[in-house]
Amino acid sequence: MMPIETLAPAKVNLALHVTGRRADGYHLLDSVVVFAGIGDRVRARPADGLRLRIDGPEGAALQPDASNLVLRAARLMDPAGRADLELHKRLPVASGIGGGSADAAATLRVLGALWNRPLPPVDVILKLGADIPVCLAGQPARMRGIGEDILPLPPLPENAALVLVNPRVPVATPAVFGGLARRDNAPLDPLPGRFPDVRSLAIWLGAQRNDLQDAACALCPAITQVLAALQSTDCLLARMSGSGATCFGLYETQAHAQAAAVSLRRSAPEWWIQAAPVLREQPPVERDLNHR
Ligand SMILES: C[C@@](CO)(OP(=O)(O)O)[C@H](O)COP(=O)(O)OP(=O)(O)OC[C@H]1O[C@@H](n2ccc(N)nc2=O)[C@H](O)[C@@H]1O
Ligand SMILES: Nc1ncnc2c1ncn2[C@@H]1O[C@H](COP(=O)(O)OP(=O)(O)O)[C@@H](O)[C@H]1O
Repeated sequence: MMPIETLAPAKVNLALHVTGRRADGYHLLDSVVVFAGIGDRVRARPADGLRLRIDGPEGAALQPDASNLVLRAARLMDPAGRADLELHKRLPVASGIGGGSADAAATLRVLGALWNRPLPPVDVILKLGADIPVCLAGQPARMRGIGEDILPLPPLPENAALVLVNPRVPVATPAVFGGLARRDNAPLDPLPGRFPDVRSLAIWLGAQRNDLQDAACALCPAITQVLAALQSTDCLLARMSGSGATCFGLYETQAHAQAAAVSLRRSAPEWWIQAAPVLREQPPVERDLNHR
């Protein structure tokens, strides 16, 4: 049987407000989340046991053991389920673009297709990671609660493109939340009915924030350098995603983003730098016709 696979795209928090904290310590968020046209790939095929193989340029940072979110997602779906799973890892680990959450969501989607099973309920999925419900939705969304409340966004402009830059310093999400000076910030401003172009999106986003950015910069000063480097390009907005350290620049077209990525690579060859469009739809689950 042909393998089933899908893209596990990078998640980008274009804005991320921390609006409160629950009794269990988890923070209440109000975030604009989009997905970029770059990510890991998760592939599944039938087997007589459950196995995971990892390759790809960022694969060396991970072990294919029970701690891996791919195997945790598979076991969550069916503790006795059988499949050969492959993870092609391109997204840096622990970098604020939700690679592990994207992999878990992609695993649930491909195994749902392979095993012909419905997805587990959101309260169960949330236990794997607060970012997994939005990654399962896979389309531009407003995310609230600790990550369980997902609403569609007004239509985004067609051309919006990003450059993602990671200084190759992993940042631990709990440490960033722990370093917050305030946890009771205002929610996002009201959203307009539509964003007619990328500039209008950038203007609206410019009035929002990432409330984790200062705490992350204090833990990882390289983030400040990444933001300055992005700001020196012709981006409309530069900001950190999630708990960092990856930052994004927002550009009017993919051509602008690609040109900026080329010049950033020249000045900082040691950073992870990728230009990618903002995806407007969830990547499909595919039968891999070319795979042998
Ligand atoms: C901050 C965000 C924003 O999208 O992105 P990343 O930086 O991870 O990409 C997410 O909320 C991260 O989601 P995720 O990475 O799935 O987090 P989890 O594994 O559930 O939680 C890791 C730790 O982060 C803290 N945490 C996470 C989510 C949340 N709403 N409040 C929290 O306080 C908790 O300390 C928790 O133990
Ligand atoms: N398949 C996976 N990909 C990435 N990280 C994983 C995976 N499985 C487990 N992890 C663990 O999850 C943690 C968060 O990883 P990741 O989702 O990449 O970061 P972030 O949430 O900051 O974007 C890391 O510490 C990593 O060890």
